[in-house]
Amino acid sequence: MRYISTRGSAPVLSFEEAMLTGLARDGGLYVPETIPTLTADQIAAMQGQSYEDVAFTVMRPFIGDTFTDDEFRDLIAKAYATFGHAARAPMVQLAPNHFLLELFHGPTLAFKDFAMQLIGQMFQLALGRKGERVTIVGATSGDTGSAAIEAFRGLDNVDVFILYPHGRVSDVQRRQMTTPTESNVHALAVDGDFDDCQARLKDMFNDFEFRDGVRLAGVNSINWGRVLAQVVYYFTAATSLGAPLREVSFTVPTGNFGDIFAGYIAKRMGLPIKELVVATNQNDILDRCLKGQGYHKGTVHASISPSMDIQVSSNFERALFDAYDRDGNAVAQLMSELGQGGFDVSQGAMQALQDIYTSGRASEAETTQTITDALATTGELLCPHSAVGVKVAQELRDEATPMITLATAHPAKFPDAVEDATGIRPPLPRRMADLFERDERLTRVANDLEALKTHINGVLNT
Ligand SMILES: Cc1ncc(COP(=O)(O)O)c(C=O)c1O
Ligand SMILES: N[C@@H](CCOP(=O)(O)O)C(=O)O
Repeated sequence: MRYISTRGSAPVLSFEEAMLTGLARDGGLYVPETIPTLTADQIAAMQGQSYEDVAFTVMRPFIGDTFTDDEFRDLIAKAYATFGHAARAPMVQLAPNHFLLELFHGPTLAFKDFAMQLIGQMFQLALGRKGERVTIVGATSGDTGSAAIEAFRGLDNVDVFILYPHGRVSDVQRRQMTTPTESNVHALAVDGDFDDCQARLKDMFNDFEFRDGVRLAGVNSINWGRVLAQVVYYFTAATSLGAPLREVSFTVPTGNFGDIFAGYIAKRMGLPIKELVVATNQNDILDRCLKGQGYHKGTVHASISPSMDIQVSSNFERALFDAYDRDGNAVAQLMSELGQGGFDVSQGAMQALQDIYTSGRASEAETTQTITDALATTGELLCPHSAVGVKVAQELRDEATPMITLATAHPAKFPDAVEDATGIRPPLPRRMADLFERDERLTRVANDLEALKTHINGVLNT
């Protein structure tokens, strides 16, 4: 399996190289050259299998010879042993034919753990046997950062720097990043929003002297391994409801487009998915674009679902690459226009996107009301991101097709929004009950490439 860049002019890489490289050297994102498919029999056989067995079947065709089968099974087993639910991704029913896929039973209580725990294992094995050390820099609106710090804390061959927007993540998210004591992890509070953090991260990748000097690696969904690990739960969820004999639909609370893109990959692999619904909060650039209004940046407004306060949705580039028939030059042109404020999507590409994705948005008031109503009608406490998904799914689903809405975070990560909606302040699980008593360690850094590089180099050289 070979990996190519969405901008068409970076070296073609193996899975291991793409995983350790992060952003392609032409500024694009790596994608598999071809998407492997599974037969209906292979998919049917997943019914009743463990999450780990399904994970092996789904991901194996993508990893080439990076790991042997035994190694890969072992990495998967270790990755999900940290989860607090035997099913790893259990489902509950919200209404007739409407299900909630709970993706928050990992160590940091968000769906990011599914990929990050596995990436941590894969990096450790790959780097250990090469005898190499890397510097991971990540950008986060709250959940990727905490999941990355949890997955890499204390590991010998990595230093981790996480850029988060100062004052724009929940207290729980911030403390998950700032309270670990291991000296290889560093939380950097950037004076800007998530888009600024992600832009500075990409600037670092595009600064080859810095990139090569620190041996930069990425664990955002820039990294194909992140997207790949998220494909698995689409299979476990759909097969538990009767796939491949029965079609299902998914609604995905969306920001950086990694999770919904994983759903698209599942569909391309042969999973019968009828609708893939992109659910956005009030920062609805993706909803507007998918409704044919072009992709034009405005102002990001802080919301009660802060992890989705994103305008420059990184993985949308991967969706555009396929919509433009894998024309890297066309994608490079669009991304250059995005740098100037935005772009319009050609008619053919728009049709291709609309054939795959539908979309909706939830306002702040609708999100709060959905949390209130879900508790009253189902007893389920939703985090605000999951509530955005449930609200949009309720509006757009057809009642004949099972709809699976992804619950992307635990309500206890966003206790203020949940308490406002329900009067209930969800407690943290016992293992992190003392989170608010731990000391915090963070550095405030300007939204400036040179300041960030100087800080990172300074830490690495002490
Ligand atoms: C809780 C939560 N829900 C939804 C999202 C959006 O996911 P994606 O960025 O993959 O679209 C995020 C951030 O990634 C998140 O942290
Ligand atoms: N919502 C994310 C934003 C980064 O997304 P990623 O999937 O590219 O890592 C977060 O919580 O940080």
